[in-house]
Amino acid sequence: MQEVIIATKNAGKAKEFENMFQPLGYKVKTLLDFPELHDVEETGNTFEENAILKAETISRALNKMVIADDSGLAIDALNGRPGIFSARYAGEEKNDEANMDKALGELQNVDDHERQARFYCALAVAAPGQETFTVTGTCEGMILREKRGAFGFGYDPVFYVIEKDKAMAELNPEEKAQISHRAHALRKLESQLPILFSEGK
Ligand SMILES: O=c1nc[nH]c2c1ncn2[C@H]1C[C@H](O)[C@@H](COP(=O)(O)OP(=O)(O)OP(=O)(O)O)O1
Ligand SMILES: [Mg+2]
Repeated sequence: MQEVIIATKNAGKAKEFENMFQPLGYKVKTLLDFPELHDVEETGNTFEENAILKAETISRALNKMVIADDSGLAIDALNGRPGIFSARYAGEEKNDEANMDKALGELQNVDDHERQARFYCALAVAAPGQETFTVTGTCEGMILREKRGAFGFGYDPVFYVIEKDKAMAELNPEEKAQISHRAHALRKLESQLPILFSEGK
């Protein structure tokens, strides 16, 4: 089975990529399989820039084709925050519960109909001697007033998916893989995978 390397240390993302790539016939490896590699500093100003930074750094270190995911939540009433700072919104230790609590607190006085938000995902593909490229996906929703559900990771318990009338964390992995920002981005990449691999990356 072909192996795809995803430059992430996030176990929630890793699981989703495994589930999404398996039916396509690819086995997923992540940075959790390469503990010797350091975290890449996310110094970019956009999801795309940070995805490129992660993909290119790890591709160079392994001399292989690597895909990286930079993603996050943009809340309209907070002028797009936490955005690219989603993982560290409540502090450097990247605590999902604290991140959600911070966002919920800031939205306490925001009306139900003004709680629009969307998840963004940028995927970058970097390979030795090739031009890096990105694809993106989004998922529209609203921020709930309290956490709901136990599936998923990150901000899923506070993100209401309109088309499903459920919190993202109430969707099982198969349901989330139909509608998520990550799934939408990956769909744009899917058809190119055989070509990328046949080019010997
Ligand atoms: O489907 C999602 N459902 C809920 N929350 C999500 C999702 N997708 C991204 N998120 C949140 C989690 C984290 O707060 C931030 C990603 O930050 P981001 O830097 O891309 O990932 P990370 O630092 O956890 O791992 P890594 O950089 O090693 O891939 O957005
Ligand atoms: Mg990160």
